[in-house]
Amino acid sequence: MKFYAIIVAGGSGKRMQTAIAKQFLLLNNKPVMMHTLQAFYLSEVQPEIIVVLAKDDHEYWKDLCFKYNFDIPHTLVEGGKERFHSVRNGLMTIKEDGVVAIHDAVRPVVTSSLITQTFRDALEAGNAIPCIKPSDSVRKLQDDGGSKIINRDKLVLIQTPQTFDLGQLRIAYQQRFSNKFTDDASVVEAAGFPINLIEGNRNNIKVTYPEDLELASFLLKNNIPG
Ligand SMILES: Nc1ccn([C@@H]2O[C@H](COP(=O)(O)OP(=O)(O)OP(=O)(O)O)[C@@H](O)[C@H]2O)c(=O)n1
Ligand SMILES: C[C@](O)(CO)[C@H](O)COP(=O)(O)O
Repeated sequence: MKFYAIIVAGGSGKRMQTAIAKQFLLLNNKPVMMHTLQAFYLSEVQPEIIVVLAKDDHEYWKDLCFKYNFDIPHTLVEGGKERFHSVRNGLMTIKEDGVVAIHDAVRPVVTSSLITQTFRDALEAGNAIPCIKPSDSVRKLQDDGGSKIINRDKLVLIQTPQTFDLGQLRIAYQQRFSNKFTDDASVVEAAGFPINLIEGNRNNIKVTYPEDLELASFLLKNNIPG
């Protein structure tokens, strides 16, 4: 059985509002996405790693790898307009059957044990999608400007790595892009496959806003698993 990881890093990080895209920002002395690749490289599964990056960033990333002596083997693939297109570009480079994890480059605190668990569960059930329960109350905004409470017991927050049997993911990614596709599970679900939720990790944060970088730094420095 072959194992792959597609690390998507083709975004520009608008919400972070930094001159350099967030996947390249320094996190405890090395770029964010180097932590992410390292977690996959060190995982029990040791997947073949495919990194998706905007074409204009390829040379910059190669320079960073040289500067930080970063030698984890990976294949570089060109990013797309939306995350969906970046994943699809990565997927198109895989020719064999097997299992593939799709992971946001900007979730650098992910643990090797969560990675391994998603592969194990996807092997059994076709896919494995990590999630956590919300700890805040949740309200839905109404068209009239008001809001209504939602039963949070019926909600989960979805993370990556989202891991799939390659046959299933290939069928799903033949669909045309829809704005409803916010992650890979939504693409696979739209293709008619059932989604297998598994327990994620509260510290597996997505670096989205400036304060997230500080939290990721604290978690990594103190060896708190994500
Ligand atoms: N066209 C895109 C857009 C996003 N991503 C990747 O998908 C992950 C999750 O996306 P997000 O956090 O939204 O990143 P950005 O799109 O960069 O951020 P923003 O929405 O704030 O611009 C990131 O690792 C990002 O690099 C990608 O590979 N290709
Ligand atoms: C894929 C994802 O990280 C799952 O939670 C999330 O949907 C990405 O959303 P974004 O708006 O592209 O950051």
